[in-house]
Amino acid sequence: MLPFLHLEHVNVARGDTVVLHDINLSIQRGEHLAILGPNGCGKSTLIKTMTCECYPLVQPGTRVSIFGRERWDLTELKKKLGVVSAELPGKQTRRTTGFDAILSGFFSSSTLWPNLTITPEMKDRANEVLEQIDALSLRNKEVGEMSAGQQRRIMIGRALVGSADMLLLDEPSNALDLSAQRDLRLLLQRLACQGTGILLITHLIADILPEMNRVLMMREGRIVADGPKEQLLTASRLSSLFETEVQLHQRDGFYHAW
Ligand SMILES: Nc1ncnc2c1ncn2[C@@H]1O[C@H](COP(=O)(O)OP(=O)(O)OP(=O)(O)O)[C@@H](O)[C@H]1O
Repeated sequence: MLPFLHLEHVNVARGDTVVLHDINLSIQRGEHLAILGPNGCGKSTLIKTMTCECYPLVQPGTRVSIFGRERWDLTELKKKLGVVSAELPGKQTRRTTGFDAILSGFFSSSTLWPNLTITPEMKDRANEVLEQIDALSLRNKEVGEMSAGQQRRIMIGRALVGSADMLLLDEPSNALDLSAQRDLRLLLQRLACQGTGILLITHLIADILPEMNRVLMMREGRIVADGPKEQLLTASRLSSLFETEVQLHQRDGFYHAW
């Protein structure tokens, strides 16, 4: 597999504080992996480093390579990376229809601004994505009038429309009810099986798909474990990561923690 990401000795600051310390990480294109760790340990900052929203401190030995390149035009990079979080890209997104919100993914914009040129090919692709994510019924509905689960589905479509090589999902099941969580899992599972790489940050262990065979654990800005899910997803590992007693149960390839 070709590399998606290669980080060597990466330190990242937010404000005046260094929040990621000596990160060494390689991820292949098409890989499926989950990142776990307590609140504030640096998971989102790590994703923002991958999307070049946060920059590593310039230090000897530091190396960042994304899709084999050390320098990127941000607009170009955003087309290759589909980022989905629990928040909408901007407040204008709420007044945008499902179809236009998906189209806006071509421009990494929060809505379809009037100056943007939409080609017939883009519309064809957006229709294809609407179908792929089972969201044809949301085509003409404004995002602000959708449920959280429907919004998340459209945001995944928006992330996929530019034929992203990797989906980066930051707590995508936040605020979703049980049925919407299940729908999201099924959608992600389908995408994973179709070959889309998925990197998932989550606090919900049940979000970790059977297709994800690699788990990364973070604490206080460091990667403290990186390896096969079967080895790392254990009650004792999770108890020590979250400093609380965790029980773990496995069923049909999914894990459930409480
Ligand atoms: N915009 C910001 N300005 C300054 N510090 C920030 C900013 N965003 C995050 N931080 C700090 O960076 C550290 C890592 O935060 P980050 O959001 O990456 O953690 P996280 O693991 O994603 O947390 P959570 O699980 O709560 O979402 C935290 O100490 C946080 O307070």
